[in-house]
Amino acid sequence: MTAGTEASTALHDLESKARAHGPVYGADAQIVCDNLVRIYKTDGVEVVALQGLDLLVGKGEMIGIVGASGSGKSTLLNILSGLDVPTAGVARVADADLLALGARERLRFRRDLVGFVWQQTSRNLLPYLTAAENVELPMRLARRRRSGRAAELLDLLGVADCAGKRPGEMSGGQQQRTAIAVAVANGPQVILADEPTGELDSVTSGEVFDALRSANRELGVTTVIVTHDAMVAENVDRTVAIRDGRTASEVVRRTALNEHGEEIVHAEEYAVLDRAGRLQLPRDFTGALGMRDRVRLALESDHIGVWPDERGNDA
Ligand SMILES: Nc1ncnc2c1ncn2[C@@H]1O[C@H](COP(=O)(O)OP(=O)(O)OP(=O)(O)O)[C@@H](O)[C@H]1O
Repeated sequence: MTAGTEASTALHDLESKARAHGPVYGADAQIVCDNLVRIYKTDGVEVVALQGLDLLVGKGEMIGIVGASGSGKSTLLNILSGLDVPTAGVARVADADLLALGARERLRFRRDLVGFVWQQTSRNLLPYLTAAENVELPMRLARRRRSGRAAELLDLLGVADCAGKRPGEMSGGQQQRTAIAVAVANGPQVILADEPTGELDSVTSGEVFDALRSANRELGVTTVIVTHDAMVAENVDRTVAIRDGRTASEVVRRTALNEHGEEIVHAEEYAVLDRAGRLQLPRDFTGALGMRDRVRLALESDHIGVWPDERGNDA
């Protein structure tokens, strides 16, 4: 056997072993971030904005991403939208590998597969076009104009009466709902919204969240909303909290019917266990029990016990 065939046999064995470990991480997910790292270098100083972030978003899911200022939310959204490239890890959106896209594929990804809604209404809509013309524009650019689609989308998002108005003649909420219609005009698989209610009062914010929900349910588009707005938790299936460039916890909402047939909502908080087995405990939990530096663990039949390290803390 030559050195070349030996090497290829070894590679073949490794590949078979890897396959035997089961399906690829997030094989069915619409958005996959696996150990995502983004390091910015400015004037010789490195800032680690994302430090091994893991996130899976299922097809058709609607999630909120929350976190303190500087936690890495915008960095993540810029990567998912194809504007920025991560330093390391895996980022896949609608089957596009965002670390490997060439310039032309990146353009196609941004035009066909993802839609965007930004906080600043001026970034979403052209001021000299009417709402209907704004919605038609991405379809024209992609040579995919369908008569009646702009009106249908504006109707779905509750702004049919704005079709002939320019952004300056609409309220902030109407502009954002029109922006959602623009974002879904070319039938993307994913919508990414960055602080879409940042400039709106709470009633208007509710209307914009409802419009995002309509697009998500009626068009089946996977929706990710990055926000500071605490109201987001009531409007999405799952809220993911980012802390220090990593996913830290999740709140999952489930609706069920009670004995009177009324809808009741359960919200449960989960900590994210990453693939290396790391877990970030909520600060208010560790603070309440005075846990720091290290904790004592014990494996029970159905849970893991975590106790303050009494001796360590007394020392
Ligand atoms: N272009 C850049 N160059 C250098 N550092 C950056 C750059 N962009 C972001 N950072 C740094 O990366 C970290 C994460 O920033 P990011 O903007 O993603 O946070 P964020 O959660 O979106 O914050 P905010 O809610 O204030 O928008 C911060 O420490 C920030 O200073």
